[in-house]
Amino acid sequence: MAKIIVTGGVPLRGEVRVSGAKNAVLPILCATLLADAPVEIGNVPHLHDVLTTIKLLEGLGAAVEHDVAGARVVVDPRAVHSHVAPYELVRTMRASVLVLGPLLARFGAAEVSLPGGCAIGARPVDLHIKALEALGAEISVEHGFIRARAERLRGGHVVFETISVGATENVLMAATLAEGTTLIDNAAREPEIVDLAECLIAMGADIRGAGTSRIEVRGVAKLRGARHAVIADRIETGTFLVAAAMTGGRVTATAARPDTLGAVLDRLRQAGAGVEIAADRITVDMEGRRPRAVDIVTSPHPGFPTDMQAQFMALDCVADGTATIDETIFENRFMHVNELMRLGADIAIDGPRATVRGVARLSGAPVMATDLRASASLILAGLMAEGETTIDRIYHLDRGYEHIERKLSGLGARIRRVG
Ligand SMILES: CC(=O)N[C@H]1[C@@H](OP(=O)(O)OP(=O)(O)OC[C@H]2O[C@@H](n3ccc(=O)[nH]c3=O)[C@H](O)[C@@H]2O)O[C@H](CO)[C@@H](O)[C@@H]1O
Ligand SMILES: C=C(OP(=O)(O)O)C(=O)O
Repeated sequence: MAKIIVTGGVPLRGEVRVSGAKNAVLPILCATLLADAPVEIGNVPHLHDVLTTIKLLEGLGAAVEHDVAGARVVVDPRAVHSHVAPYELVRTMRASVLVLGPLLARFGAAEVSLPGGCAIGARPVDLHIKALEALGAEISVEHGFIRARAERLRGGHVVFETISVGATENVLMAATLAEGTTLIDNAAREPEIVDLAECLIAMGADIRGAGTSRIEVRGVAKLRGARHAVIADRIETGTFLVAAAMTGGRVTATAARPDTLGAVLDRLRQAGAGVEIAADRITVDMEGRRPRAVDIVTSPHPGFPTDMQAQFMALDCVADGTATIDETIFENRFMHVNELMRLGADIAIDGPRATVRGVARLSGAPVMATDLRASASLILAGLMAEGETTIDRIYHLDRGYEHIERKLSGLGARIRRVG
């Protein structure tokens, strides 16, 4: 099985180009099902999750052209004839549940396998179901499938009791073709929601308020083909910037979206990094210095993203001082802790809080990746560890980072993939 081997001790320097966002491209690919003509998506990252989504769309009957070198995907949904998202695909990628809203709105029926639990928490889909029911869908869950039906969805008032990115996306997509107006309250405000809304608007949807906690959608009779370029990946960006800060280097992320990274950049400044922002570039400068410990509390956007928690924990492992990290979004997102401790980190967990005492040195060891961002945190720790760190089960990494070892090598890291 493939592994990544990192030899620590090199401060990262240089420029790295950010790819399109995984968490934007996946819902956008699902949204193409709503159109009555081909939709062209640009700035598509080459990720395992993208390939899985393409397989899912093809399984439904869509014709998909994937130009990997051009980072472009064209989906023609006109031949869609199946409404079933099978377990084999859904179990490898939770975001598959995002075909539920589009299939229901466009074809009046959807059968989507329940995604099931995964490493970071139980991740139920009750909010997705309740929201679609508020638009008139009849939904049952049996034999491991969500079965949804609706003659035509009608606009409704959805009030989320908890903020959910995926449920907001599912109901937003469904509402575009519903009869009448839908109000979504306590909507997620993530930049990926805004990007999805922009793509839907280009397809002819009538949406206001995406990026705020109230979204208003006026249903239209049909959506047309369109072109849309995916927003820059803020989590990938943040991961490289943390790598710069941890290693005492200086890195510029290009093709980035600084406006989506407020909370992350604030914490990097608190850690002692110089942060310079230009239109689509962010430079983090920690030249020759050790980061200071920074406390983290994850929360929905614009708060500190849970998808950056593991990376900041890696930074805190080698920082000067003691930090607390509170994970408020997922109940089991500390899977990286035991692995970081194998590298010599000093971390104590008490429920949703981890207390990290910075140590002067980490030492390389074999470690195992447990989920996507946990894998990233192990690479970051490996960049600071003495000797070699070998990371196993890197298929998690390939779900969400495009050529991470190539990009880090470009910044001077000693990192390679074997097997
Ligand atoms: C593909 C994608 O975009 N993934 C992101 C998305 O995941 P995802 O959309 O799955 O995350 P949600 O925002 O839905 O989850 C937030 C919390 O709500 C809970 N919940 C969610 C839905 C539901 O029906 N019932 C329920 O209880 C979840 O278990 C979790 O505790 O947002 C997360 C939170 O920013 C990120 O970490 C993921 O990277
Ligand atoms: C948890 C993540 O993704 P997913 O929702 O696809 O599992 C992530 O991107 O960190």
